[in-house]
Amino acid sequence: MIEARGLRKTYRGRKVSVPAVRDLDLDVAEGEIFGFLGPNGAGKSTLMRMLTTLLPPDGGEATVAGADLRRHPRKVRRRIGYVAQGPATWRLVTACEELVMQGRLHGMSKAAATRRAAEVVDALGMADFADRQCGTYSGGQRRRVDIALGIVHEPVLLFLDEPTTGLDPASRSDVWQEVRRQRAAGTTIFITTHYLDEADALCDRVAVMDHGTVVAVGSPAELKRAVGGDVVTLRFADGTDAATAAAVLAKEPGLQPVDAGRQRLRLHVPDGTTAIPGLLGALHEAGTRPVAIELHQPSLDDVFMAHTGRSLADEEGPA
Ligand SMILES: Nc1ncnc2c1ncn2[C@@H]1O[C@H](COP(=O)(O)OP(=O)(O)OP(=O)(O)O)[C@@H](O)[C@H]1O
Repeated sequence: MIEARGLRKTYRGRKVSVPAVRDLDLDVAEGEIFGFLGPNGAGKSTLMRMLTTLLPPDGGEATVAGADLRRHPRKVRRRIGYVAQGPATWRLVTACEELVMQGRLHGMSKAAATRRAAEVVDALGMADFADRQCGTYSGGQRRRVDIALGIVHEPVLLFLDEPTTGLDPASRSDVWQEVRRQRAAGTTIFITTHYLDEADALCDRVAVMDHGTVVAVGSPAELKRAVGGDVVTLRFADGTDAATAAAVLAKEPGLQPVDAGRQRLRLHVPDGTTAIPGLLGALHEAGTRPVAIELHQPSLDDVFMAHTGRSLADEEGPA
């Protein structure tokens, strides 16, 4: 559904240039929910804006929904839906009016657009509020309207740019449900997110993006399996203790402290239950000890960390 080779984009300013997407290759199969996970500034929106024809790439090739991005951008536009980050609705019109207008923009007759708007309102469970002005909607309701606007013309491929950013948990799960429903109806979904749990729960495959490139791609389970072993997180009373522990444990054979965060140290170990006594022994000898220990299977954050040396959760706040 999407095939991209060597896509790149640099924003050139008078003083500095920002290489936002660098030689990126991508394959998205028909019918999957494909996620791009990465921190703020990783290049996710830039990539999406290129794939949706809104921003010309500096280089590279892509076929999107069966049409060549450079040679046939109009064909691409006809076949895709795009839901940008901010709300796309006017405050004073109703969702129904917006949907009819959107249908007409896609070339439908008034009667066809009205019919399709009613269909979409029904499919997305918007009947309770679709005749009210958009300015009165909750965040989740507004996001649902945004998605509705993206699917009025029945695209085969739907792009969603951070669709749940800023939503409360209930609204997020509404959006997830809607995304799954669209996929079940045959639409391929391309989604960007910086929420670890969203990528994990919603996406069939995830590309982990950092500094304009893909550092890992696979299903969430595959990516986590590839990290392997267990993750031990040690928490310390202060940053000095954490730094001492990092220095001590770095000398232990087979141990690699991967994240010497403020008061925390994370370690990848082949088997957590057998590794913990040895870790504690080494720390005790060095005169330091953790205030808490956690043992868990690798998460997508551990995947991100294994490839970048940083924690996405730390960069974005709790996800
Ligand atoms: N118009 C622009 N001019 C200059 N730099 C830009 C422009 N748009 C984006 N950038 C820079 O390009 C890089 C990638 O930005 P982009 O918006 O694609 O990231 P993102 O992964 O979508 O981030 P976020 O999660 O915050 O939306 C960032 O460093 C950003 O500051």
